[in-house]
Amino acid sequence: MAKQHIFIKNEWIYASGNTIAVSNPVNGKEIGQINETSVSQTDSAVSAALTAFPAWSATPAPERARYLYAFADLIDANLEDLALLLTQEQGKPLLEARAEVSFSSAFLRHAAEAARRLEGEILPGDARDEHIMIHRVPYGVVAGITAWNFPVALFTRKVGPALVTGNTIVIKPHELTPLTALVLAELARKAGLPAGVLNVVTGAGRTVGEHLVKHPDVSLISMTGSVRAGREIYAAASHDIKTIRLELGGKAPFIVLADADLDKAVQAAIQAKFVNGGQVCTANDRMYIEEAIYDKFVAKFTEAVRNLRTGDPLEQVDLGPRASQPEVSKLHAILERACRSGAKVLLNLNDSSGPDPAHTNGNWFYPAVLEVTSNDLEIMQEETFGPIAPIMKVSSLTEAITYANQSKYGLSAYVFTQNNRNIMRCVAELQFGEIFINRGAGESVHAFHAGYKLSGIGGEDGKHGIEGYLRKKTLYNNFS
Ligand SMILES: NC(=O)C1=CN([C@@H]2O[C@H](COP(=O)(O)OP(=O)(O)OC[C@H]3O[C@@H](n4cnc5c(N)ncnc54)[C@H](O)[C@@H]3O)[C@@H](O)[C@H]2O)C=CC1
Ligand SMILES: O=C(O)[C@@H](O)[C@@H]1OC[C@H](O)[C@H]1O
Repeated sequence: MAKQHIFIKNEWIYASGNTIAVSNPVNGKEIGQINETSVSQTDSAVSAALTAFPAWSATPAPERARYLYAFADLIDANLEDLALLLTQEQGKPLLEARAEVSFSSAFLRHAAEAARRLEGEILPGDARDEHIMIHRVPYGVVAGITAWNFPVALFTRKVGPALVTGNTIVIKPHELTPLTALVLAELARKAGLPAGVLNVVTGAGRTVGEHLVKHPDVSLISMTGSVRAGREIYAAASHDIKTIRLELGGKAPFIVLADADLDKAVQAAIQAKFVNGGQVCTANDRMYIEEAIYDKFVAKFTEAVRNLRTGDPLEQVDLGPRASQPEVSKLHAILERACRSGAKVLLNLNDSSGPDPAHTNGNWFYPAVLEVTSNDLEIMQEETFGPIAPIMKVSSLTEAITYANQSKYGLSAYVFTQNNRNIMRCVAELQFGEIFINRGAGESVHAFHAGYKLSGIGGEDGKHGIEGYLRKKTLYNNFS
């Protein structure tokens, strides 16, 4: 697998567009290069997927599954190398990178297990001697577009369901974190996937990504990323009325009530805020703490944040660097605006920590804890996607739910309480697609990850995620 190549029809092709350097977020050092895929090369990738589609969709599902099991086995066999490369291109702690790689093969195995459950329906006709059959059939060519925060997991989260249902796919990884996607393509080739079933192109979203979305032979688009990109993709796909699935941003409320297990709530709040350095769409992005336990929670949480270690992700740290320098600038601006609009700084490790001399060129931003008194502040409304933790006091669950729902996002929410009535009220009243009760972040592959409002459309994971890669074909069979 040579540098600056893309993967089309199981072959490595030199991409002819501009070169994009891939840098290690720890120190800014170049670790690789990709080239932008040209328009004609993107067309070739889609053409390869289209050509492979008839044979692949006619392959019995259990046979398609066998390729996915083999792919998953190769990912597991190469876990350490993949995790190391993931840490080098994205910056997450190696321990988290290993977990992501393991999770990525779990996505493939879950999809493979669905091979025997791609069911249709037979209905009695209204006319004599007539049956109605509802078939579930693949779309054809899928465009998979992924974000930089979980480049390995998001790759297989889309490839698994797309392929087991008989679709073929062209994947475009984020231009910041493309290298792991290219390694995954090589592992898929070694797993024996037929040529053209999986193709990988590289380049930026508004060039390569947009051309892929608009390509007339792409029938389904599955993208994970920002609301900004999601809107652009939605618009680009509208011309041909394409089917799209968008996993976008979030602004998860983290509600802790007076009857909660306080230590468990603090531990989960830390985990859900700082895993992947806060660069998670389901991150705890605003905390609402009932007044009776507010001071205790704030003291425990702030002390725990003070003890977090930020540094070289190859060492025993809790946070690595930001994925890019623009993310660092964005977070400093968010913090400054929050303070100017009245947020009180309870802790800001950016004041006391300076980058380790060995990391002076890295993308460093350190955890900060804020106390806010208004739910209207930008820090309580806009996605942070970083280690800034705003906390607000609430008088009741009712007030917490009101504040939580005052959001243009609706992906994940967290609630800590030991009262069943409170839990059932949250299920009924919280306007979020995914609610975590008395636990931290982290989805299960067989559940369903879907956002309301600006957080997306369609959803992923579980049987409903598999269903998203199938459409129905209704047959009226009159045999009178
Ligand atoms: N809901 C979820 O599961 C997730 C949501 N996100 C959200 O994504 C954001 C950060 O991730 P980024 O990767 O920086 O987002 P991004 O939106 O910049 O990029 C996401 C992907 O879309 C592509 N893209 C961008 N503009 C495009 C266009 N006009 N046409 C076609 N493709 C385009 C990019 O090249 C990339 O591959 C955050 O807001 C985060 O919350 C990130 C991960 C998961
Ligand atoms: O996309 C996200 O940020 C989350 O859904 C994240 O992606 C893969 C991880 O396993 C999820 O927690």
